[in-house]
Amino acid sequence: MQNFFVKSHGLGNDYIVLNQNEIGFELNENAIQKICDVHFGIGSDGILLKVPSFNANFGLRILNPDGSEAEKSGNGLRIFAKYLFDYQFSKTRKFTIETLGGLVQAEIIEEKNGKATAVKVDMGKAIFSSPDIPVNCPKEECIDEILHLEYKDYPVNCVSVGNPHCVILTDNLDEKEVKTFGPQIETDPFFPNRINVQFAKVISPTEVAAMIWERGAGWTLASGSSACAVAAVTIKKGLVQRNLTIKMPGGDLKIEADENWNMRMTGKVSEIASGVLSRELVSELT
Ligand SMILES: N[C@@H](CCC[C@H](N)C(=O)O)C(=O)O
Repeated sequence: MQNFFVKSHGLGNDYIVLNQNEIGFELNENAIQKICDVHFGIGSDGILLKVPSFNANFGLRILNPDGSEAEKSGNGLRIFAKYLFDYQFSKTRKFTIETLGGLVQAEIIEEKNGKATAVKVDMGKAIFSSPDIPVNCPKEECIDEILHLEYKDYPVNCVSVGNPHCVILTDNLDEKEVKTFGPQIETDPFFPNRINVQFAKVISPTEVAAMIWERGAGWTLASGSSACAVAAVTIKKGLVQRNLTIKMPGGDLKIEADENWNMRMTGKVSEIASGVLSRELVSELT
């Protein structure tokens, strides 16, 4: 169906799924910004575009609401896997998805009336090497390095799980602090491709609470790749076990990391709505 969309969320992190074969307009920066705008479009934390892949069962492009493109998204991958299963693009529960940030394996682990309700994703490896994240850090790994902002310094821990992340450990999670300093950290020249920012508080050896400022999206209720990043950093620092729960304002994600830093994420996913973009909206996009 022309211009068919599905809107879903993973723990309140919401995405609109579109199929490149079904859209009758160019999904450029202006179109992405408008569709993701809650007043002028549908409103979402980003767009997931189904594209062909030669290397995996399916291909996925992940577009942030500011029009930029992300390499990976954990909630986005679970939402996309649900879409592929629910709308019968995949007849099997296990399949591979190619993203800009690498190839992942997804598995539908719970379903109700033929609709996926929980998905497990093998997210790939956590990478700590500074040039690969990338971060302009003089050390090979950017762990406990001081980031100097205009009015504040933060010890930061950087990691890539396909997309770049900066984890700040704190004893006091404060939404106002995340919203004030998140945008400054995201765009600091220390991070050549900008960065996703997490403030994280270790609660116990199996639980970490986190608040997130996403690159290209801002404050979100949850983020799957951020949860993997928080897990990777807190495991590396010996603060938690390799199997843990990351608690975010929108809900919890289970994360596992093996000895080689392969990250696995498991969590819920729900559809909100489906429909067709109106002719009026599409005419404003082109
Ligand atoms: N919400 C996502 C992350 C989306 C991409 C991010 N904004 C970026 O630019 O890297 C998740 O669940 O991982």
